[in-house]
Amino acid sequence: MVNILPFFMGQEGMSQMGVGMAIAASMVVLSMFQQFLLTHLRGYIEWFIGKLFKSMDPNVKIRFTEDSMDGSGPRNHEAYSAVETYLSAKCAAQAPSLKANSVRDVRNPVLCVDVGEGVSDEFNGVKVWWSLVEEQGDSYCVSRKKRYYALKFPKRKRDTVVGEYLGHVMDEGKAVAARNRQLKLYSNTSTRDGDYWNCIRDFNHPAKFETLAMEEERKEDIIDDLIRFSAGREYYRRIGKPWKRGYLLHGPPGTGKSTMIAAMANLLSYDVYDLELTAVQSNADLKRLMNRIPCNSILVIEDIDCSSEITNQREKNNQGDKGARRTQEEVTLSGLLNCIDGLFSASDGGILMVFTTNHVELLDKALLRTGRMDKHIEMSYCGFEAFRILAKNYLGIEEHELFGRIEELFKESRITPADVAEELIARSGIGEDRGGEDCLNKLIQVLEEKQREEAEAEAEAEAGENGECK
Ligand SMILES: Nc1ncnc2c1ncn2[C@@H]1O[C@H](COP(=O)(O)OP(=O)(O)OP(=O)(O)O)[C@@H](O)[C@H]1O
Ligand SMILES: [Mg+2]
Repeated sequence: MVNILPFFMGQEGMSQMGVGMAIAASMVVLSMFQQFLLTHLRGYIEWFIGKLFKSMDPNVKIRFTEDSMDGSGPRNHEAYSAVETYLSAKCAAQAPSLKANSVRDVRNPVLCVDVGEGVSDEFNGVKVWWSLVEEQGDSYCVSRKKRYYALKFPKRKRDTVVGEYLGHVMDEGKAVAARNRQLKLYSNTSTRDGDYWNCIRDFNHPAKFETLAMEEERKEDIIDDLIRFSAGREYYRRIGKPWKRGYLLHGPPGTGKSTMIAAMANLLSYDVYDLELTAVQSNADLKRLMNRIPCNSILVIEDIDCSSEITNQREKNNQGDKGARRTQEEVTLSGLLNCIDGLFSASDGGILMVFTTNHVELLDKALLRTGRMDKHIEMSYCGFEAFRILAKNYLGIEEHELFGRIEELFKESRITPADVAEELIARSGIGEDRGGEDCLNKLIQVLEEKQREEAEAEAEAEAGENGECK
């Protein structure tokens, strides 16, 4: 291509234009350099100043981010949740502004510190400070805000905080979450494709050990045993046994066996797996069901003496009772025993098995032995101590002049806690409230009547025996 510019501008114009272009070019280069310095050098200077300040700061900060966008995976969220739950127990009394989060499968809303707010905590004499911080998302996702809990503590206490306090926060947070969890009730369902667990509903039974009518000493013993079991992860691991424990509750109807199971579930915050043995189609199905019970659960088999014909099956088989022999397709006692023995739980929670019966004498010895049924609890007729608990629950009465007479009557007559409760509740209902004293008088009448009936029955039996002798 021919250059025609010198023809129009002449040589002088050309040299002036060259100078101008050089100045313009150098200005562009200069401004680019300035830009470069501003962006890179400034960032570096800011980073350097930040570092300098940080090294002079006497505190250390640790972040617990809400999601795992930083690549640390789901465990990071677990830590964030544990911190949130731990703080929810701490902050209600402290933080001036709270937010209530409704969380799935959690009974009560979780109270958390609000963004920008903070709470202090103390552990082994070390004071730490927690705050919830919200930041704008990164350049890829500006609309998404990042949240994190910031923990600030003195640098010189790093060992205590990192070595002990953080573990305490995680454990306590998880324990609070477990306690707050909405419990569920499951039952087994049988289909053409096999048996499976079905979530029937939320488990909201109000029973508690405090309101269970039973001698205080026995109650304490059971609570102790349950708590030791639920906290026994290390123990079971050390002794090399699967983390499971079997309870047998036996006694007449209406003595509180089912009520105690509900109290156990509430105490431990365990879900309830209510196994209806008669609905299970085969040993294989039973095994499948048992293997699907997650840890931190109670497996319940109520009225085991009525649950198919497995009750005393071994003995019957030994005696050659053909009627007791089962076909391969049905649940057998040995099938059940194998399932109990093979029930292994995960390492982060135990499985409690609770069997109930009205007729312990009918049960096969193999089922009752330790390792399968570790603890046998007799639920019996109402004694005076148990009555006092019911009177307190139902009537709010702890002492009364009629208690002396009632105590005497309890020594001589057999009445279930369910029957006593019925007497007390029927008269303390709204609308027909006749006062506690009327209830106690009515109970005395019922007990006297029972005593008379029992005396008559005894006399009749005696007369019968004498007649036979003659
Ligand atoms: N020990 C108890 N403490 C408090 N309440 C009790 C007790 N026993 C029975 N009750 C009351 O009686 C009702 C029936 O009790 P529950 O169903 O627990 O008896 P059960 O022993 O399981 O009877 P069954 O053998 O017929 O299944 C309960 O709803 C509860 O109100
Ligand atoms: Mg029951």
